[in-house]
Amino acid sequence: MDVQPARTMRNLPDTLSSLMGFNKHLTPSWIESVSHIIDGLPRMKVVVEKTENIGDDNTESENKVEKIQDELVSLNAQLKQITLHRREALNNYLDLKGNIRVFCRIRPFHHEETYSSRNLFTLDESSIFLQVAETKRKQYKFDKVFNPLSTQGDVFSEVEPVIKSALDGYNVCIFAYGQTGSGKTYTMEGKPTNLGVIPRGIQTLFNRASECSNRFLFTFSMLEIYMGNIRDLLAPRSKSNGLKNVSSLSIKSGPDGGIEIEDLVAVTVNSFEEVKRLYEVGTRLRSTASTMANSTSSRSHCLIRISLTCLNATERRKATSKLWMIDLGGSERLVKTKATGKRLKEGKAINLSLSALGDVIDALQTKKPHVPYRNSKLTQVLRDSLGCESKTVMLVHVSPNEGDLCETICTLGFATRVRSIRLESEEPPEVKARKETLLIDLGLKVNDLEHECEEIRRKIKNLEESMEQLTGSQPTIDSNFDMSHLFMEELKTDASSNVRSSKNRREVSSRLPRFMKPTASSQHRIGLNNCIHVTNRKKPPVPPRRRPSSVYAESVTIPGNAAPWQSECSMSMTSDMNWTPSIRDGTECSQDASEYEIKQVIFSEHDKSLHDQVTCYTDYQLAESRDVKNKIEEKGIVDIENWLHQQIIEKINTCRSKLELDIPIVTEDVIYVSSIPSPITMACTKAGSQVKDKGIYLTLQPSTDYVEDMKQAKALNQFAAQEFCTPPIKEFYINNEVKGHKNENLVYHGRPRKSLQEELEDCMLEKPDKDSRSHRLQDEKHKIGKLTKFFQALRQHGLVLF
Ligand SMILES: Nc1ncnc2c1ncn2[C@@H]1O[C@H](COP(=O)(O)OP(=O)(O)OP(=O)(O)O)[C@@H](O)[C@H]1O
Repeated sequence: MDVQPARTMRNLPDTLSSLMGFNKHLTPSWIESVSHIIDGLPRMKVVVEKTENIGDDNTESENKVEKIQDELVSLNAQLKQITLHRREALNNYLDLKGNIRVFCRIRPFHHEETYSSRNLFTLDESSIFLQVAETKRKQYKFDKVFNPLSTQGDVFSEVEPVIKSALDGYNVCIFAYGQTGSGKTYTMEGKPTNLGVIPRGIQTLFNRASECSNRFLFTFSMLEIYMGNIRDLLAPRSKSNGLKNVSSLSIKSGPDGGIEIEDLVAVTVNSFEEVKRLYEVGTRLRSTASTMANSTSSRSHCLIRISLTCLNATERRKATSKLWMIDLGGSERLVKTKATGKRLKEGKAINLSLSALGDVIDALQTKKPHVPYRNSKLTQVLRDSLGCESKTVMLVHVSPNEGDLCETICTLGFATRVRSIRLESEEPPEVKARKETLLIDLGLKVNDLEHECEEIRRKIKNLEESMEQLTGSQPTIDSNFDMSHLFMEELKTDASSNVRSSKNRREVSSRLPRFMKPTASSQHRIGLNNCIHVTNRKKPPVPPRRRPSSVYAESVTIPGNAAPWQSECSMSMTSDMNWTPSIRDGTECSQDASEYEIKQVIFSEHDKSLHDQVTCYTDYQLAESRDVKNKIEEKGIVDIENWLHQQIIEKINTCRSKLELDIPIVTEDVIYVSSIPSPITMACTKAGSQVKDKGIYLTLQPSTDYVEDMKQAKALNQFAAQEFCTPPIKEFYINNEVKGHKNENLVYHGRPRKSLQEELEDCMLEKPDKDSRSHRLQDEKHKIGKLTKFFQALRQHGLVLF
């Protein structure tokens, strides 16, 4: 082979032919056309630069690089040290404030309620008075009271330090407690313009995680406890396995003493947007109903769990911590609500579990030897997150209305119970004053340390930028993105295999034909993954768990309007994200969401740029991906893309009758064409008597219309944009592996698993930084490697036959 790695490339055709030594196969016109294709590809520019006189520059820049590297090492060490101090200070601060903190929020009056009937008064930031009779007022003390004018920001600022401690390895529980209609969902979820604790908390987690030097793996789960049953709100469900057949998940103890919920879906998330999409789906599936007290009353406890696994922090308390954010079902006096039948049973179940929760917190507060976790599913689930090593915030909600006086008394009674031991009135004034001073000092210290950390991070960033300019070898935003995708690919592949190995999932597991799996371009188009140019040496992930379906989401026939599910499902939600009024007096559970809804949620954000969201990983972090793999294997985590895919497949199965899809059948002799609309009128023709021979030539003939389109379209770019089109391949060489891998060959009918465009993009030559002369020789080698790959891609796609 005529390869000279160190030689400067003059032009692509020469290089191609000399590289591969296939001159005899490559006619000049062919090479030229390939050159045009490559020129047309984005970012693909072969920059030929002279390589003279670079020795001096090299030495100078090498010295600078060394200096920067030294500084970076020292700054990173400092950052680590200060982070430790900050964590310690924050923990002391929270300890002093109490590991179980109880806040009270009074909601504003509704328009139908009259201010004159108010019975709650706030005196200071920590106590409220309840007018129980004309001349009798009762005082209740809290860690903090939020009056009706308090904002969502005010509430969050008190909760935020606790959420931050989840990043330090503490398990955290944040509850919203209160009677029906008192504002629990408002506090936890908020409104689109006025976000609540859950979205703010998640945003904080992602922001903090991106700022700190530790790498985190976040997973999101959402479940509800309805009448004592645990239901996964993210498990794909169809109407066929509807409401009645939903099995309750079981709880078991993990090897490390932690609590595991068997088969609970945990989806890896990388951004707030991803969590939002999952949350929207989960909220739609929650059990809600219209009650006398609230037209969209939550009939269950809704639990959101974020698991945070730290990949590289040895100084962290625990590798994995959990943040629970829980919108409890409304406590209600069943006499007042006049509930009967199912409503009565639901009310009883909610009240019983709330009472069990009160018992547990009381036992923890009073340090009783026995904590009655086993008395309800709620407390069993939270067993490892409610205790001395964890942080708990109870947000108690009350209504200011006189008509709700009895409920308010009950709620305040519960609140008093859960914070019984720490009533400030029981503390001597001097102890109280000392504590106050200490708290202020610790608060200031935490702030200072956080600022210091920020400053060091800023310095590190600047140095890294300088380094990048000097060496040109640091990943750019794009290449970072590529790497993160690689990283995610690994996760996905592992998650898939992990899921496949799981007991429950094995039952329904079956490999999908390749053409049913999301292609890189479909992922790109629907916004699941817009980095099709990524080097993808691995096979695409196999969507786990679901039985084969005949089509991938994009080709599903979706009902033209939402009427069927609206009338059929009467979904009533407290979520403002997708609010539909309840039209039936039934408790609506997860299983009614139609394929329309799911589709809407999943594809609602076509144009959002994942570039903004995906965490950038450095080489070092990539090296850690093995750790991640292990973590994922351990925990049975599902990647978001796989999860979405499961949802889609499941929903497709529910509307199968609407689909008329033929799966192309591959036989030894002939391939029949399906009725899926395709630019190909005839996929292949039998190649006469050669059929049974080892080599079979199959001719693909594009339709006339298609050929016309193709003339106008920009050659290969056209293919990237189409889901079910066939690449402009005139001939395929199919060997006798047809028999063994039928599904592999099916992909030739539609969009192949990887188009030529993608393969070529994998081999793209990146434009080197103008300043990076020192790396030119290395670049040359790199380019040659890329070109070799490019050639292999052509061969794989049948463009060269040898
Ligand atoms: N602090 C507040 N500011 C403005 N509006 C509020 C506030 N708190 C509650 N609301 C409004 O009161 C109504 C009932 O609140 P929400 O649905 O949050 O109650 P809930 O306690 O979650 O009820 P349920 O237990 O039945 O689900 C909603 O319309 C909500 O917008």
